[in-house]
Amino acid sequence: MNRLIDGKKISAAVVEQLALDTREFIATSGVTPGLAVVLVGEDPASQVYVRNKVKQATAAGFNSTEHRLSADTTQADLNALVEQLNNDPSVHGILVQLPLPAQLSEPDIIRLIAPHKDVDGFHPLNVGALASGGADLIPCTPMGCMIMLEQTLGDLSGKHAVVVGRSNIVGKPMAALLLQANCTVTIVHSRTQDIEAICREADILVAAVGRPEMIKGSWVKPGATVIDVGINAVEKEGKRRLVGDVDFSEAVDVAGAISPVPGGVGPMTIACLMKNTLTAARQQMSV
Ligand SMILES: Nc1nc(=O)c2c([nH]1)NC[C@@H]1CN(c3ccc(C(=O)N[C@@H](CCC(=O)O)C(=O)O)cc3)C=[N+]21
Repeated sequence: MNRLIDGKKISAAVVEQLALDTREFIATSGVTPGLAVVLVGEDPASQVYVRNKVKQATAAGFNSTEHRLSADTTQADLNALVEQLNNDPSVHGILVQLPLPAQLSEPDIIRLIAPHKDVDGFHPLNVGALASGGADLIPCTPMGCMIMLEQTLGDLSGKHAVVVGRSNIVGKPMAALLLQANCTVTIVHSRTQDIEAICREADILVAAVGRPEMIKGSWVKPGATVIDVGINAVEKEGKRRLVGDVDFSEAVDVAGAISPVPGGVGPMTIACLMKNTLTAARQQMSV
């Protein structure tokens, strides 16, 4: 029997618990967690994510502010905004929506965000902490995938996990978390030889490549748990549709459990951003 890993449902439970924890935190500290989301440019998909993030932050009981800058913003202007947010005690979490327009440096802006306000977990200090096993702020998408996997499988110890993709925002931190959970971890990527055969050995298959429906049913070991991180907008029958990196219609008949797109990893990512915001607020109030 096949199980759908319902990210919408699991994320709703995470946010519900978080709202309770937040209420308690506010009662004891007298401080409301604050999240600042920075959006440069007018990409319509980014606007949807940002709106969802602000909506969820409000549902969790946070203050949230949205900072919109025009597509031709200079590095100096963006730096000044980030520094202002770094110095604002009512802001506990800062998220700069990526990707940025070409004239802006992503590494520079990621390094400028105060590490203790870095709710994406992208600052080198947080990346290093994750690699050595003691991070407080963990990248939201991999954290969401781990919650889904633990709810589906319980203990992950000894399982062979294959991560498809090696990005700094998903593939690499995902592999670090799976290793921490005692999986045997393989990362495959565009230069990997015989990627299909390696995928077919996975007890846990995490697809994070950004290529629509690249992973076919024949790449999945029968009974494997499949987490689809891809969110790709494609035209299907003349309509705009979201599809994952996994060919869901094929993989659903082979996998033991699989997360859909939409309604899988996406909502979990936002829920984990909220978890990180509360974590950041807790840290800042205990100092
Ligand atoms: N600094 C930074 N941090 C991010 O976490 C970040 C980012 N930049 N840039 C863009 C990506 C993308 N991202 C998504 C989050 C939720 C959904 C989501 O909830 N998707 C819904 C569908 C939404 C729809 O219908 O369009 C779903 O999958 O069910 C999607 C995409 C976060 N990102």
